[in-house]
Amino acid sequence: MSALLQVSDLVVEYHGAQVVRAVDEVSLSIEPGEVLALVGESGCGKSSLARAVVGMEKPRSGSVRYRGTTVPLLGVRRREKRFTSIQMVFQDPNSSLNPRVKVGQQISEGITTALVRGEAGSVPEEWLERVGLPTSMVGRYPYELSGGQRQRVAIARALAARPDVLVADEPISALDASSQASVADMMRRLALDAGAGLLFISHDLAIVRLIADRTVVMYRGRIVESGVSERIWSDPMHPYTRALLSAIPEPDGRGVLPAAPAAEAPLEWRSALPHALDRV
Ligand SMILES: Nc1ncnc2c1ncn2[C@@H]1O[C@H](COP(=O)(O)OP(=O)(O)OP(=O)(O)O)[C@@H](O)[C@H]1O
Repeated sequence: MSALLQVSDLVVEYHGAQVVRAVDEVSLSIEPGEVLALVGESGCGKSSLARAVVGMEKPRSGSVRYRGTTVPLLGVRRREKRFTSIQMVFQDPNSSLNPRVKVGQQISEGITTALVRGEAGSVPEEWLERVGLPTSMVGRYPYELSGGQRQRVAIARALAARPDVLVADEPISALDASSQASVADMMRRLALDAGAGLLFISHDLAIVRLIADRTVVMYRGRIVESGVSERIWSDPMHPYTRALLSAIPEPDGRGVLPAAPAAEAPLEWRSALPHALDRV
């Protein structure tokens, strides 16, 4: 049986003055009801991979298959109408929402998408409640909301479409720190209740640990480590993973791992550490 989502030997390149290989022969899979986290520092290729997964970026080579079928390459608007089984939440909620359309109507578009695919419908107010927003927001425009509220609406809209796969690219960065963990957990619960797979992209390893079944660690376009999240947390094998983990502060100000890995890491990984520290 084929996986819900199968990425095989994926290569994404940008051809400008120089060729940038953003994703370098990456393979991963997601099963129904699974949360897979993709972590790595800024610029390692997470968003390029996400865009290729939803068909917004043409791979140089390799493949992305949804239930065994190649994901079509479509622009954002066409994809919203023609390929709705995979939904995406962007880091910037303004990329997901139409500024000229009221919140309730945008969530209704997601609900209609679900109905067209024969999935159960609901009302926008119900989705607003699920993402922790007052139902009175149905009549508001996105510009009347805070950045965090807009992101919750974007999440509600994506989930209302009842996707089989939800790709969330840094979905909680726009939220205030106090609600990041609860919104991440809510996404996990809502996606899994629907039997969907969730690809959760984040640089926040503490939250990833809370919600992801498996974690993939990416560095300079390549996967350097992957496995069950708890194992990656307790027994990271790759120096880069150790560098990322050691940069997570504990409440008492110490790193999570008592022995900082920087000294034992090869030079290449040591040079990555300052960037890792920037991001966590
Ligand atoms: N449209 C583009 N044209 C040229 N280069 C690009 C383009 N988009 C991304 N890149 C380059 O590809 C590499 C990977 O970028 P990408 O945005 O995928 O990384 P990321 O891990 O998502 O970073 P961040 O966490 O900051 O969003 C970077 O070197 C980036 O500069």
